[in-house]
Amino acid sequence: MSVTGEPSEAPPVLSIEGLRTHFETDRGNVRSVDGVDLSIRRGETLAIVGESGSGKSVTSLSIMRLIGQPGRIAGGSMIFAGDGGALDLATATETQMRRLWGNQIGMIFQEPMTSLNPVQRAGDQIAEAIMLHQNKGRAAAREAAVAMLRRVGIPAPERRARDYPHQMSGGMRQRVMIAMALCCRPKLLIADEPTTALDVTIQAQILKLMKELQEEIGMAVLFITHDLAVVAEVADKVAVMYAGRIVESGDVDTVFAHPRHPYTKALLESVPRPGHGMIDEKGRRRLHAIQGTVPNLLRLPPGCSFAPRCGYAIEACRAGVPSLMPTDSEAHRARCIRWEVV
Ligand SMILES: Nc1ncnc2c1ncn2[C@@H]1O[C@H](COP(=O)(O)OP(=O)(O)OP(=O)(O)O)[C@@H](O)[C@H]1O
Repeated sequence: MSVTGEPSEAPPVLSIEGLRTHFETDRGNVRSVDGVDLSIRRGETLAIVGESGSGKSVTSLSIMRLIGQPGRIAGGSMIFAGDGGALDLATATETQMRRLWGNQIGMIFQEPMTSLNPVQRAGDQIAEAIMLHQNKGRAAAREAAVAMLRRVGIPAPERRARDYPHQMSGGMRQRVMIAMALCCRPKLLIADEPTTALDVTIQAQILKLMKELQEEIGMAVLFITHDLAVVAEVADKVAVMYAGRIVESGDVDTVFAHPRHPYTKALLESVPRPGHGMIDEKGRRRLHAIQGTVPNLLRLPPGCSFAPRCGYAIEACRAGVPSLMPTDSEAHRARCIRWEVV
């Protein structure tokens, strides 16, 4: 259920259908995102998970329309239910996007310095965003910025507001970036590996803080990560990506308890857990790595992209790309013709 207890039939804040993002390179057309469908409702957290190169970041950059040359959105729609009505982000103009960035759509990244200005004091950066989007005067915006820094757990926020980002620790900078992303109470927050670079204690604090703020604001969150433990901690729903496509989606609890795609199953088995083959007979720690490697997007195998690495694959798997079909329920989907035996 969503954290705000919103009825599940509430219209999605973001609804993506058939998103395709391609990069035209010297070596050919790289289909980094190849027909992605997903939707997120108010108060809900959807995690996109997958190995490096599966297309997670390209999906989030496409939503924000930050795909640069030689990339382009080659197809699909991304309907955002914003304050000014529904807007298709796939075809929105730059002026329309500018009104959304940092206002109705907030973003946080793994590396805070990608969104913080190194030569501007932390408090001023937040105050400026508030002045720009919320029609507040300088003094009121400054006050709101300090309140936001306090809210994200920065000690002595009046003093820290005058610091430059480089004077802060990694965890503090991450908090400033969250304060910046949330100061305008966005409808949608896109968080791309926001805690990957932090140590586990700080990571836990930041995730808890994000959850509290989400409950307060009721925003929808798209969380990008390769870390299944983080998914279990923060997300209501999960979409597993492989080679530019979603291969499994559904409620986190259902998908993690009964994965129906062999790739999801293999990912879950690669996480060390007590009692799940973590320690071998000689008492050594053992990790199950998934056999084989992620396919080259320029030379995808015929049919199911995972078939060459899959212990369940049969001849029919190589005949055509399976659809993302319903499995045990309509909401739990897998792109696998053999889901019943997985
Ligand atoms: N500018 C580009 N030119 C060509 N190919 C690109 C470009 N940017 C991304 N790609 C390709 O798109 C694919 C998906 O990349 P993406 O960054 O979305 O993966 P990811 O799942 O986010 O991985 P990571 O966790 O490593 O960030 C990769 O194969 C990558 O090589």
